[in-house]
Amino acid sequence: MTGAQECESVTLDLLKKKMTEFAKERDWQQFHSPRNLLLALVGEVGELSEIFQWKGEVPKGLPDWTEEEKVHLGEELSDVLLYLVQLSDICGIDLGKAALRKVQLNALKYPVSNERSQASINGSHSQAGRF
Ligand SMILES: Nc1ccn([C@H]2C[C@H](O)[C@@H](COP(=O)(O)OP(=O)(O)OP(=O)(O)O)O2)c(=O)n1
Repeated sequence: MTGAQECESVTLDLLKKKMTEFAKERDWQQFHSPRNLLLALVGEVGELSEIFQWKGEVPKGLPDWTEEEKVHLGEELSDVLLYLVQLSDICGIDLGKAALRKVQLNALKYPVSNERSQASINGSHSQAGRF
């Protein structure tokens, strides 16, 4: 399989193709049912959670984490993404399209309020009491 360093831009479609190839080469498609992929995804979310467990709140950018810890974090985030991509694929969902549509729906559901717009203009980053 092609190494990550060879890919300038990583797309969901590329990841989907890589994972299809990965499963096919090992004859693992028989195990990749929607339910199994969902359970695998949830398991990886658990592993991702373990990394943050008991650490308390951590600052953005993780300035105090070692390189090794960050590499581990990248691996667990990737496992979640790769199972999500496979789950979407096996369910016949175009994840990229679905996510873009959801972004639009989110914007409609949570319109930018006048108060928020005004806060941005004034340089304040208040969430207008939402968070
Ligand atoms: N049947 C499988 C098994 C693995 N993978 C892929 C997707 C994930 O990216 C990764 C998961 O592999 P592991 O189950 O070995 O999980 P970890 O890499 O997290 O290892 P560990 O649980 O030992 O930390 O491999 C897959 O697509 N299908």
